[in-house]
Amino acid sequence: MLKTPDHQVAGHEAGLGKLGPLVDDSGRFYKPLQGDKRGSEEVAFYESFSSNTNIPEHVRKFFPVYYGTKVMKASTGSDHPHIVLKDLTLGRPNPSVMDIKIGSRTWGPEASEAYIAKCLKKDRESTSVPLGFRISGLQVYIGEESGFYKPDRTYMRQTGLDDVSLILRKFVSSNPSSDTETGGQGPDCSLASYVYGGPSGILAQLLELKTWFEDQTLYHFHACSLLFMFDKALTSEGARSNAEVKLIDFAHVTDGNGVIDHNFLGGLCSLIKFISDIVAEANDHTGTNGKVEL
Ligand SMILES: O=P(O)(O)O[C@@H]1[C@@H](OP(=O)(O)O)[C@H](OP(=O)(O)O)[C@H](O)[C@H](OP(=O)(O)O)[C@H]1OP(=O)(O)O
Ligand SMILES: Nc1ncnc2c1ncn2[C@@H]1O[C@H](COP(=O)(O)OP(=O)(O)O)[C@@H](O)[C@H]1O
Repeated sequence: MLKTPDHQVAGHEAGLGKLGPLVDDSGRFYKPLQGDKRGSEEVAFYESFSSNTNIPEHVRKFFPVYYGTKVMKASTGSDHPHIVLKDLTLGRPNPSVMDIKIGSRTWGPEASEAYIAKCLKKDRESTSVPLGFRISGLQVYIGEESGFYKPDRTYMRQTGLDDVSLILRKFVSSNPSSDTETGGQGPDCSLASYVYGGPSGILAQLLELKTWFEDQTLYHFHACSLLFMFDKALTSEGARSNAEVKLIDFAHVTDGNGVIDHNFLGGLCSLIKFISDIVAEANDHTGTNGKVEL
């Protein structure tokens, strides 16, 4: 049965008469093609990427599995083409999820003046310009009783430079809603070593992705996001981290034309610095050396 996803944290959402993604019981995620050329460009990217023999196998794991397109009843009730992907939250009953839009510039070279003006405003008013990324949305699972900590869009849009480290810390804390400003202790970062650190944690995955971006000139990933996911209930002492990084949203990807995607790479490096600082701090507390073996 089709339904709206329980764990969407950003982007266009299904609403009254509004197109948004749907999921089914078999673990597929259906993203409606946007009416303008964004939809067809995202399909073109998935088609190109799926058949591109120059993509190393270890890089493919960072991209959602693509099953093609399908015309089906949309969230609005009428027939509409959808991109069919694997639901990335599958297998994680209570996923903590964070969407981070990478790049200080979020439009592609062919964008209209009006679209550039709209994006530039958002990039300037958010942390995209100064940091090369912005956190678009997140949810953190606290527990059975409290459910999820999920700040709304208005809160996310107002977050600035001073909030980035705090939000990245909330994502790996058992008390994400605790704020020092309101007299709380602040997020405890209790899962930082497990989720961000270690040989298979998010930092190691980001470094692996960075190695590819330092070399790849096939695509330019304008306005793409990194999706971080883990399930706290699946964590256990000494076990491999179940944290995962995926790239999503390819509506503005263009041909790299033999040029490094410095807009994405710059943002990725900047994000890596923030995450490394949190891992180092967590390791200081636990007495480990903070080094990530690759
Ligand atoms: O419509 P808005 O203002 O919510 O903007 C959308 C963005 O939301 P934001 O304002 O950054 O929270 C939205 O950003 P997120 O996916 O939420 O990070 C997208 O940038 C979306 O554009 P596209 O589907 O990638 O082409 C943006 O959609 P368009 O306005 O470009 O259709
Ligand atoms: N394959 C997927 N599986 C599960 N959730 C997804 C998947 N792709 C996207 N999402 C969720 O949907 C949100 C919006 O996706 P995105 O592709 O960025 O859409 P938009 O183009 O509307 O911004 C993401 O923040 C994430 O929460």
